Amino acid sequence: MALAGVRVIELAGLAPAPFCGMILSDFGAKVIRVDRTKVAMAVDTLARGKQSVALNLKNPEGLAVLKRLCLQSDVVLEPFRKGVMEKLGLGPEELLKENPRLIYARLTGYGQSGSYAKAAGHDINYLAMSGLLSMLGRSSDKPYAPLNLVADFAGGGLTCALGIVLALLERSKSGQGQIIDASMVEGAAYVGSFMWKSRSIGLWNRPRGENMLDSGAPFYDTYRTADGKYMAVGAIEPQFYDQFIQGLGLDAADLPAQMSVSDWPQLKQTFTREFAKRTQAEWSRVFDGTDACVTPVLSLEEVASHPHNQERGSFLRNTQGELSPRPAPVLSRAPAEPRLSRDPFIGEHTRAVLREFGFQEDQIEKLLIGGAVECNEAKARL
Ligand SMILES: C[C@H](CCC[C@H](C)C(=O)SCCNC(=O)CCNC(=O)[C@H](O)C(C)(C)COP(=O)(O)OP(=O)(O)OC[C@H]1O[C@@H](n2cnc3c(N)ncnc32)[C@H](O)[C@@H]1OP(=O)(O)O)[C@H]1CC[C@H]2[C@@H]3[C@H](O)C[C@@H]4C[C@H](O)CC[C@]4(C)[C@H]3C[C@H](O)[C@]12C
Repeated sequence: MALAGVRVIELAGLAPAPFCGMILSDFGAKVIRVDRTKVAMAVDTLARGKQSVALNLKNPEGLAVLKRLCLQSDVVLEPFRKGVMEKLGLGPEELLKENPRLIYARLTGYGQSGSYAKAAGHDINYLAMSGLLSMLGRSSDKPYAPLNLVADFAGGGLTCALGIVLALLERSKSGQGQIIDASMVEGAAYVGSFMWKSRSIGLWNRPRGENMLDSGAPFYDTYRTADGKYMAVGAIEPQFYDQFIQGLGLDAADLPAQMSVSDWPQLKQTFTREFAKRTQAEWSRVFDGTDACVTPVLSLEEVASHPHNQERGSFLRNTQGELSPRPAPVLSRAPAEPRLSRDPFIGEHTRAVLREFGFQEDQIEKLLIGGAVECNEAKARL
């Protein structure tokens, strides 16, 4: 796998950093998640392939353990508010001084500088600050965040993983580590570059929800079918639009021109009426095998069994029977090999990891007794 041999210390966080860690793990890195002690249940549902060590960072011995793990690793991934790691004495200056090859990734909402740097926030706040949220939503409705996909995951976890891979690549030439300042505001904005840069061609001249790609256009929207399901239409180019109109059983000569914006509301009504006449399965049979760019809106229960996804094996089931997307993209020689075993219990690998990092048995026992670390091997064996 592409990242085999890379050792990552991931400080447990909420959503973006766990996703970043899971990407690295899926592609072969050894990812050790540092959890708190005395926690009943992990909130990291993106823990595929990770190991868990439970350390009490408010205990000097626990802190020393973390420092040792970081100094013997390639990457540290931290999801805390600016200044937390420095307060613990584990800021990048300290660690890079002792391990100059270390890649120190800091995944935050607002970045390491600026007046918001220390403020709490979540995806919706970062999305708002990126400018993108103002663009999202239906006509005459308030801005609407598409789950926490854009800032937390695309602009946060994924962008941070890119930064880490770039830094690893650069290190293979320079021998030097570096600090990654991954701000979800900036990551989200960057993911939105197309929106920014396509303003010059007038793609976003109209109010929210009234442009071609934000559900304003009748040929780029979803439609309800007779069985209460939906079809997605993305028939932008004229040759594909023609096939779409044909599939609906309409005659283009009876309709206004595709790009006549003032006629879009009327066209939407026509398409809405037509789609309501058949079920989703019936419409899928009409459009499958054409270039009309019309597809069923599949539920999470339906995606894995759709023939196309099934043929490619796009979703995988772990040993617990849970279904999830397989890692993307697919590399031809060194593809991801996601683990199918269950997620780790908190502290399941404390002892094994400490041994691997050179701690002696008597030292481990002392750390356990002193409450600096916690071990849950027994729970894992039940
Ligand atoms: C599913 C829900 C998640 C939703 C995601 C949401 C939409 C997001 O947008 S996530 C993105 C959040 N933002 C960031 O990550 C940006 C960077 N980080 C921050 O800005 C902050 O960390 C923060 C704002 C997110 C949190 O601030 P906080 O003040 O809490 O923390 P920090 O200032 O960073 O400091 C951390 C302190 O902790 C100390 N620490 C760290 N590790 C250790 C350790 N090992 N030992 C000791 N101490 C440690 C560190 O030293 C700092 O200390 P100081 O302050 O003294 O410096 C989920 C959201 C909530 C979940 C639910 C909830 O948890 C309750 C239940 C729990 C149960 O177990 C499971 C069910 C829950 C209902 C649970 C369910 C879901 O998981 C959630 C709903």
